[in-house]
Amino acid sequence: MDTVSELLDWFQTSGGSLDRSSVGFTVFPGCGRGAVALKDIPEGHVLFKIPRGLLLSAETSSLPGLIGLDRWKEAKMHMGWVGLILCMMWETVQGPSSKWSKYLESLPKTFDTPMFWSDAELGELKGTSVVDKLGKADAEKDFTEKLLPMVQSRPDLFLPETISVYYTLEIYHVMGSRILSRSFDVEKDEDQPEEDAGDETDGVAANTSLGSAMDVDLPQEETESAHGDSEHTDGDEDAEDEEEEPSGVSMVPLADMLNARYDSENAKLFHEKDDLRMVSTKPIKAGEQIWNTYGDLPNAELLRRYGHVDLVPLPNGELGNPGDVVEITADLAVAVLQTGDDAATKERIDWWLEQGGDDVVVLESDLEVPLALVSLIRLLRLTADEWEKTVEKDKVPKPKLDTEVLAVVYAVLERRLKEYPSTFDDDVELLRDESLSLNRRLALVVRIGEKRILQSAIQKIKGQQLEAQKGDGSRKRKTRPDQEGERMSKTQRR
Ligand SMILES: C[S@@+](CC[C@H](N)C(=O)[O-])C[C@H]1O[C@@H](n2cnc3c(N)ncnc32)[C@H](O)[C@@H]1O
Repeated sequence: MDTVSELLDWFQTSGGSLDRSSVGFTVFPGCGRGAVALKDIPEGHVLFKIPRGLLLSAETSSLPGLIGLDRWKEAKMHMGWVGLILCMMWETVQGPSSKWSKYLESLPKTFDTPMFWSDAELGELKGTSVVDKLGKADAEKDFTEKLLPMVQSRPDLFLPETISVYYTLEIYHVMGSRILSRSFDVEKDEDQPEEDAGDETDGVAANTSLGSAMDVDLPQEETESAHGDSEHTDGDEDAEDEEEEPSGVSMVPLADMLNARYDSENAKLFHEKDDLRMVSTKPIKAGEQIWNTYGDLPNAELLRRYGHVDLVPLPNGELGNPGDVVEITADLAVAVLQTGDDAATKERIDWWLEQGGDDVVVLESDLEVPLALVSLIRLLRLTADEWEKTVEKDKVPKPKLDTEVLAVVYAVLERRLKEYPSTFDDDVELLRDESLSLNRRLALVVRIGEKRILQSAIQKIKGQQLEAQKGDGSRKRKTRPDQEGERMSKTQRR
């Protein structure tokens, strides 16, 4: 029997229910395993149900209870993914006596994600946000400072001879990647008393989650409110948020067998009291793939979390991901404006962050200048008097885009484009090389997508500037971005 058949048998004998007449599992070229409609499926059809007890999380595994919940929390195993990683390692060691042994055997053991790329391959992602977000060092800190001491402190639970085989840094990264690419943020059933939450883990407070791959919605009639806070996050939450976050990151057998593609979702996972249900959200024709959603993420995020990119037809006929974005750091605006007064600039940036501003703004494929970038530029260009008044009013400048600010935006985008070591045309040319390794190809697709947005936005602004010049632009005083420093430093010296 192959792994998938064994998994399905395990799933059904463990209380899961699957409509085998409607749903099959097969390998899709380029996507790995996925679900397929075996006959026409109407919208709203329950494809499979997963009892909450089959979810693998730090609430359902018996490990936290065996360690002792106070010790578990004291060691901060309830924060982030480290606790779930340890549970997954420990359940693996239990072999067939673990409830999840068939499930764990079915999970991938290797990944194409950048976490496992060489330095040279990571160099191909220079300019994108992928490398900064890998969080390898933080993850390894958790391994050394939390996981290993816990394992070494309980030889009764973690037999010393198993440590160098099952509790290694390498396996830690594999488990982390399984969580990153396959887990769901599962809300606890509100009606469920805390003591019923897990077998031996009674009373574990809702687990904290650093985010996960996919969201689960409330039943359809409640989805509107659920969407508001169904944010995909991972690794970026600060400690306080983590402690308060009520949802639990969980591995959800079978639900994690569905692939995703931009704007293709036709099934989604919903919370019910006793189980989670994968339900079709559109009619699905026999033979079609059943797609879940990973949130229609940009290719940089798809690559970082899942190891693949989306290429669908764009409005201009090229292939790309319409969800691509370009991240622009506030530092770039500071660099372009050359304020010359570091202390004053720092004060403004600190204030901006205190006001809830971000240190990164996002340019999307609609090419609209990000309002936050406009406000930030205006803030950095204020004279000392204007700055004082702004602080008094306690309001960041309105995002009014005039020709002077537009010129700064233009310069910021040009500078952002230079952060990639190669040009758009170089990359497009390189992509034609059929001998490229998969990782280089994936990196190229990410770079090209981001550069396409930047170039188009620059072109659009050029057009707007020409229009403005034709109109009343010539009547206005023009400030070149490189004169901005002069403007600010002049106004600072009183
Ligand atoms: C939630 S799992 C889906 C099941 C997975 N295909 C398997 O074989 O077990 C997510 C992984 O599936 C693959 N995947 C999902 N959607 C894809 C797509 N559109 N193109 C390529 N790979 C995809 C990626 O490897 C991703 O990390």
